[in-house]
Amino acid sequence: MDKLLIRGGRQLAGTVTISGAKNAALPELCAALLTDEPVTLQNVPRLQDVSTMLKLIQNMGATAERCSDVPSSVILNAGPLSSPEAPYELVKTMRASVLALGPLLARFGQARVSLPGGCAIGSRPVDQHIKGMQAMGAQIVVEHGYMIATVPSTGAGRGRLKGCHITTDMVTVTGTENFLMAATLAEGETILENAAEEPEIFDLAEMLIKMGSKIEGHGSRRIRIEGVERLHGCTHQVVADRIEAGTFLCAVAAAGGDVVLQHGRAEHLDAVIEKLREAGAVITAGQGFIRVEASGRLKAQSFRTTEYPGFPTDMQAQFMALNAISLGASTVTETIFENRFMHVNEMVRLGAKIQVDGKIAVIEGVEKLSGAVVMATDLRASASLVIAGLVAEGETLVDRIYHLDRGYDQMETKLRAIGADIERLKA
Ligand SMILES: CC(=O)N[C@H]1[C@@H](OP(=O)(O)OP(=O)(O)OC[C@H]2O[C@@H](n3ccc(=O)[nH]c3=O)[C@H](O)[C@@H]2O)O[C@H](CO)[C@@H](O)[C@@H]1O
Ligand SMILES: C=C(OP(=O)(O)O)C(=O)O
Repeated sequence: MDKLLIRGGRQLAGTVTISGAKNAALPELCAALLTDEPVTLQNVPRLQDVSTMLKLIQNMGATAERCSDVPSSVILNAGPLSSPEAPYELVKTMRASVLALGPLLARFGQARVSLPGGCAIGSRPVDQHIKGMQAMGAQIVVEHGYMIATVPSTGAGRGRLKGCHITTDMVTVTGTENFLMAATLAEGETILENAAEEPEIFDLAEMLIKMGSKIEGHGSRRIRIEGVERLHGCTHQVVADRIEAGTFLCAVAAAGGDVVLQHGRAEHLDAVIEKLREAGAVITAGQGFIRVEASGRLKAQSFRTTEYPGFPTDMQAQFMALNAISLGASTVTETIFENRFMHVNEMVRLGAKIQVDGKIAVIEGVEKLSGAVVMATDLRASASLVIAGLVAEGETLVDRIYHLDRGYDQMETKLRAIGADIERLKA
């Protein structure tokens, strides 16, 4: 297993180019299953999760390859599929595989998708996905760890989903994406109430519209979709990764320096940027860039995670690393996932003072952290330990960075380019 070795204490300066968003690229790769025409996705980040999704799609009999001359572009062609199935071996490493369910059911009237199982940050059930597809007319049984779904056919050919009203019990990001994709080819109108408003959903809807879908209201809590008979191919550019950008903002705020994030979309990071400004970082932004300047210890900030446009749970750990070395005490409340404080014990090993009581972590900022060996437990926990390592005195070794590689595009290369002393130790 690869590890990251960080020698802390360097300020960061220069320019970082933000990649396409993992959480937009994954549903958009699945959206290519909705058509038998070629789809080109541009600005696809180089991540383990993307490689897994490409394998999943290839495994169904579709072609899905990176362009040899433009490696950030992927061309997909999902003509007739040999098996509309997402097997456990691939699903177990990436929860987003559940996003195959909606497109497969909509286009082929059948799907066999492994249940994703639990995950380090919480139990993450998919009951809402199942209920929503059933409301659209799918019959779903869960057997041997698989969701086996079919749409009964009323005549010759595939069964077609039927538009309906779906109101989910909670706001669910991939749930909204699954229903959105399924509804594009359903018969009649679908209304999604309590829909997620994340920029990645807006981006997916824009791609689906390019493919011929009729969608209104994306980016709001109520989305209306008028189903069409078929969709066609398109070319679409994946939106910039707001969580990658937010991670670099926290890294600079913690380590100090002056960095420009090219392609960063400040309008997608309002809640995080507001907190960083209150902490004392100077943040300026314009069309396609965000600049962050920081020096000395910032002021600790309390926050609670909520759905977009609130403070993202995917930024909680990274901001906590900043709070750990800021002036004063803060509380961080995690409301989305029940077990997303696993970075705390590792930060404590670096000298942070943090106590957890249920959903709330209380952090007392310390003047300095000291390097140690720490273990990454999940994707954003890994990023938070990298940030802590950048400010800790001496050497920090972050183990199990395969979690980091799931969702960050060459993080250590980007950090090295702005002055961090960080290297990957190959297994
Ligand atoms: C690939 C992707 O885009 N992943 C993101 C997505 O995950 P994901 O879409 O899995 O997260 P959800 O928005 O669905 O989860 C929100 C909450 O609803 C619960 N829930 C969800 C569905 C369901 O059927 N039943 C249920 O109980 C979850 O356990 C969680 O407590 O949104 C999360 C919340 O912003 C982010 O942290 C993830 O990075
Ligand atoms: C939790 C995350 O991703 P996933 O839903 O793919 O596990 C994340 O991106 O922080």
